[in-house]
Amino acid sequence: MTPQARAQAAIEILDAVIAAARDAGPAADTLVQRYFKARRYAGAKDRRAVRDLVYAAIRRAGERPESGRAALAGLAEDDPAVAALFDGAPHGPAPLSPGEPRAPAGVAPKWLAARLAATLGAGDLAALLERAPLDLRVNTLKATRSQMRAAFPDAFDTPHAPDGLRFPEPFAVEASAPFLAGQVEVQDEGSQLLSLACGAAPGMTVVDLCAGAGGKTLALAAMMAGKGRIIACDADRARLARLAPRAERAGVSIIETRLLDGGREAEALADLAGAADIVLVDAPCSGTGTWRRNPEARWRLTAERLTRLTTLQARLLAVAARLVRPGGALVYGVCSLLPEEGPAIAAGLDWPADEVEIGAGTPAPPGIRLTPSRDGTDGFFFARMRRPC
Ligand SMILES: C[S@@+](CC[C@H](N)C(=O)[O-])C[C@H]1O[C@@H](n2cnc3c(N)ncnc32)[C@H](O)[C@@H]1O
Repeated sequence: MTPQARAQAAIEILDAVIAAARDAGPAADTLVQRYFKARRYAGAKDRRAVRDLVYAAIRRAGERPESGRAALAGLAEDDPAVAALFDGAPHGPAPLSPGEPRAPAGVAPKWLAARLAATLGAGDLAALLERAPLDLRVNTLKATRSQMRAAFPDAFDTPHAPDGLRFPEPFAVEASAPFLAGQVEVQDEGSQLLSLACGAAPGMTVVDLCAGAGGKTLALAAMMAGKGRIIACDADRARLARLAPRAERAGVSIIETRLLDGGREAEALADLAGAADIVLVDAPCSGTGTWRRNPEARWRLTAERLTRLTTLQARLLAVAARLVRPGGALVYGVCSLLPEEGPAIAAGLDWPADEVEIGAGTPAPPGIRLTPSRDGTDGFFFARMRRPC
């Protein structure tokens, strides 16, 4: 592909990303993959160059642009090399005209930036859009961190999580022998720290209420040395189905899965009332803390969607509280830095908060906050609250 044809491809993918953000469609990564699946002629270098253009244009535009061409034209304002691609060459974009729309630069939609600014400084906000490193969690049921450091010579230890390895550049870790042998999992250091904050130990009964495909469930199982009981729940059948093969690869046999019906969670969990040593609520959220990986997520969020999410979060917290035994703990977490999804929801539970010793984070009572700028992780809020005896 010529550089101009790559620019045109980026515009077409950006059009799809913008439509998907508006209509709750697939993630940008999926759309990039789909585009190239239908265009086998594009080589690895073309794919990388187009992908880089797409993500640079997404990162730069705080508000959802009106078109892919406007998004790339915005990028052209900052980058003369991109501007030069609008030269009318065959298969490339038509030249830019003076009056045509160019997406303005920004970190987030105005309404959202204003809410984030309540707790974050300008530097913290900008860091939400930096490129994230690739983090792995060593599965201590199968390997040690020093063994895995030897297996991956480019890796270095994550600064805070004791079982984490970090790579400055992404690579195809899923094809590596340690991954296939279940010795490592891909997991951001912030997620590792949230799992650690649960304080799970061998022999415990743990409910992971929003387990998804089980990233944190597997971390909890490793902390429990494969002994005890984990009930991994989710309302999304497809996500939950991805847990079993991962658990098998990781050598974990203490996980039961339970598919929940949204709105009827308490009934499906009635047998566990007051029985859990720990309940983790890794709640569905706006994902403002994960913009480093999904920068287009900031084009998806609306004030109405945020209200729906906070209502669901408060409801799931109440469902979870009923499962905790006296003296047990409820850990509430979100990968969001919006106060209304974090501290405001957790404070709705009138239980004392534990001090969580993880060597990272900033106090955000009743819990702590992790930020990309200060902690080098995705953005998270989490709190561990103890049910009075
Ligand atoms: C932040 S994600 C969980 C990520 C997961 N814990 C991990 O570590 O990979 C939130 C999850 O909540 C699930 N969810 C949404 N509504 C739910 C409900 N009513 N009950 C339980 N889970 C729900 C979503 O399907 C999603 O998988």
